[in-house]
Amino acid sequence: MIYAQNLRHRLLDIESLHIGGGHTTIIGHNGSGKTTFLKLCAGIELPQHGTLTISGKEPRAVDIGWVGEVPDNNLVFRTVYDEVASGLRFRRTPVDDIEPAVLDVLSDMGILHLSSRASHTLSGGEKALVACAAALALSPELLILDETDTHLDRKAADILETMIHRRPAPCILQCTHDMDTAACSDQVIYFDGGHPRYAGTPDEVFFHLSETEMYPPLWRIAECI
Ligand SMILES: Nc1ncnc2c1ncn2[C@@H]1O[C@H](COP(=O)(O)OP(=O)(O)OP(=O)(O)O)[C@@H](O)[C@H]1O
Repeated sequence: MIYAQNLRHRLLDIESLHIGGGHTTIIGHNGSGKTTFLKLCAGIELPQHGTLTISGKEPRAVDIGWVGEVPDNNLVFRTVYDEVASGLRFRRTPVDDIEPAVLDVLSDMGILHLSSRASHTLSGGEKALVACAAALALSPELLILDETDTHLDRKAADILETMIHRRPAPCILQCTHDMDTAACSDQVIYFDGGHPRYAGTPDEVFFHLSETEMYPPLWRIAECI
């Protein structure tokens, strides 16, 4: 689905990388190029060299949902309801279908009680959940979550994880520092200094990282049982 070839952009140097559908999580130390890669996938930035296509198309020609790591930057509209409804309105969704769709996704995310709240009054984690709800309401072809879980407690992170699996965009690309979240995805890619050093199932990638701090705490506990 996502195919990068001879891609160079700032520190990124990717000879060839293929990411299939499903849920892919990018991990790596601070400054390893995770967000830079996601921005190229989202078409927010254009590569200095090489190509990156999504289902054979330029990223800007693809229906993409993006949720960034700074909660305040994700919300534009005055209320939570309007934030989630706005994308549906822009898409000219029939008026009668908008309210049920908005309430449905807010309910699934466990934030229906925030529906009429002014966006600026929300906590960081609540803003992150609202931004995810707004993106999921549009059923994008590619959903990109850039360290969205940074502000979420375990319960909210689990709700987001459940939603990702229940309302599957054909492709979900996420970067995180939470190794337990990474362990739940279909594919993990470990970035190191701008290179995708290891890619594969969580089993395959964590095997290489088992002696490092990138190894999920959940798996260490499982090994001790
Ligand atoms: N606009 C920019 N101009 C110059 N350098 C940049 C720019 N944006 C990012 N960088 C640099 O590129 C490198 C990779 O940044 P990036 O944000 O992709 O890392 P990251 O893996 O997402 O890190 P983190 O886990 O800290 O969020 C960093 O060294 C960063 O300082």
